Amino acid sequence: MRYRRGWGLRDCTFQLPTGRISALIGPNGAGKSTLMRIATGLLRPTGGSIEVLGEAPGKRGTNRKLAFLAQDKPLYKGFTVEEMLKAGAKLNPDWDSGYARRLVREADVPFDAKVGTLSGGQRTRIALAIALGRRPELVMLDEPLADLDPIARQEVMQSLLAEVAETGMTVLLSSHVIADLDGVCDHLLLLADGRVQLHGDVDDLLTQHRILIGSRELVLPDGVVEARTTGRQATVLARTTDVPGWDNTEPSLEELALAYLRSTKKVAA
Ligand SMILES: Nc1ncnc2c1ncn2[C@@H]1O[C@H](COP(=O)(O)OP(=O)(O)OP(=O)(O)O)[C@@H](O)[C@H]1O
Repeated sequence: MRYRRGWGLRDCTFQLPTGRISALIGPNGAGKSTLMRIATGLLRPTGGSIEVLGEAPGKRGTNRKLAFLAQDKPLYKGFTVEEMLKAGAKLNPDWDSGYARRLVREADVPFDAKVGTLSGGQRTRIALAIALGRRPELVMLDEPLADLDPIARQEVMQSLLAEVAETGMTVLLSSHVIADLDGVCDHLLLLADGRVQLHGDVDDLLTQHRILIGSRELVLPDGVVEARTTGRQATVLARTTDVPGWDNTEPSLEELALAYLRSTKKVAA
């Protein structure tokens, strides 16, 4: 995707598994929203191709099996929550009213409240209820956690997890709060500067990397992503199996993602 100002996405090849939760991580301007807008058909790529649920997006309008929650969560501010749910039911033949109402109740948002009077976090929960009420096969969420307090973040992630386990729904979720994705996302797509930097099953990626701690005199192994030194000690994140002479540990998702994000920032600088 080339914008007038420059590249939004390039050399970007990947495949996401169905029935799983994939995390889309990347610094500001990495191309996450661009990718989601292309996948929904809102934006037509200037080159290359993409297939979503077996179809090229945008050919016959937005795919009915796909729900997209954009970063700015467009909702009708003058509508009450009840009216938003009614609109959801009218516009979507596969609407699951019981489920959408349960999500609103779980969020503790009054049905008679005007959407314009809700807090950012409450609006997010309503937008999620409307997106999930359509019972989509694929849901794409662009930073859904940004306005939520820590408890609400946990609740939303747990309900997504339950939904995936129950229905086999596929989720693509972008977030800057990587710690919240740990234990929830089983697949990772890390973008920086419009390119794919890291991609794969989280468990595989974690077992393929090590945090190495040792003397700064030691020879660095192949596959170094990031190396830092403090005093006489070196801390290295590398794509490798155990390296003799170093203290080896498997990274957490957050440690892995942050090392890649920091390393791409240095290259770009
Ligand atoms: N409509 C547009 N016209 C021109 N350039 C754009 C447009 N939309 C995005 N870009 C540029 O494309 C790049 C990727 O932007 P994008 O919004 O996809 O990033 P992002 O990863 O979603 O960022 P953030 O985390 O800040 O939301 C950025 O350099 C951005 O300035």
